[in-house]
Amino acid sequence: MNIAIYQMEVIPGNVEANHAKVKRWLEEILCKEDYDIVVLPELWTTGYTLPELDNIADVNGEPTTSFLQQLARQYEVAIVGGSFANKVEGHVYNHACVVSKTGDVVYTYDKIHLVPMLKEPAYLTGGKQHAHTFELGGVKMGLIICYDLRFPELTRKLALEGAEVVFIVAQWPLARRNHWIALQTARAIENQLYVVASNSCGSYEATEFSGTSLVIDANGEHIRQGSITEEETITATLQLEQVQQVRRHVPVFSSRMEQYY
Ligand SMILES: O=C(O)CCC(=O)C(=O)O
Repeated sequence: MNIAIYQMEVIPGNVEANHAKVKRWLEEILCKEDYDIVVLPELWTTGYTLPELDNIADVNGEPTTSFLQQLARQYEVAIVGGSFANKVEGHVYNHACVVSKTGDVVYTYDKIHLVPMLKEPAYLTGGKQHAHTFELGGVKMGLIICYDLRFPELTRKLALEGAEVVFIVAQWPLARRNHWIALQTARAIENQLYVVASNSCGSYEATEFSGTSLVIDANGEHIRQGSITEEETITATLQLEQVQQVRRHVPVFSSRMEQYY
């Protein structure tokens, strides 16, 4: 399974310009190579322009859901569409959307854990639906958004449902880059699955983002890593048979003693 991550520098507050940027990126990478899945970062349509989101967020998933569906159909590629600000009944959510290569929406998720350090609770509403797995290419996968990474029970739930790949879409700050790397590595090792993480780069107001998009295999090896500051494409081939090999070798799932936790 071939994947490409867009470590994108988001244009703050300009949905149209970010749509155009993603379309251009997709055209550029797909004219050189085919990919099964492409991955975008968190809040890629607006960036972290929190006070403006009430005015510039999508409404009921549009126009971004249709935009992603159309791209997926046109280029026959599945899109883990990062997340975007989405207003539903007056509340703005940090909303993730995954579309298959036939343009079907296979998963949506609203970020559950809002970030106090970034004042997200003042501008966003936390998701209230249960996270669960979805399938692309017959493989079970999960998705979490940025701060969700700090709550290991969420990724463990997805792993217990059979996820072999977990996507992390983020705009993680440079100030805590060491946490970004360590926590993802731990999630991959403890759950014995691939972690595919798309982070943004650049900065917005006082916050610098940390880039360092990562692909980590089920043994915790960093097989690809983006730079800190550059907008770039990170590509990898996921050898999914490795997941079961690692699970057979160190059988943590059958060693769990849930009744004592
Ligand atoms: O947990 C962190 O340190 C950063 C989280 C974050 O930036 C986010 O969820 O957008």
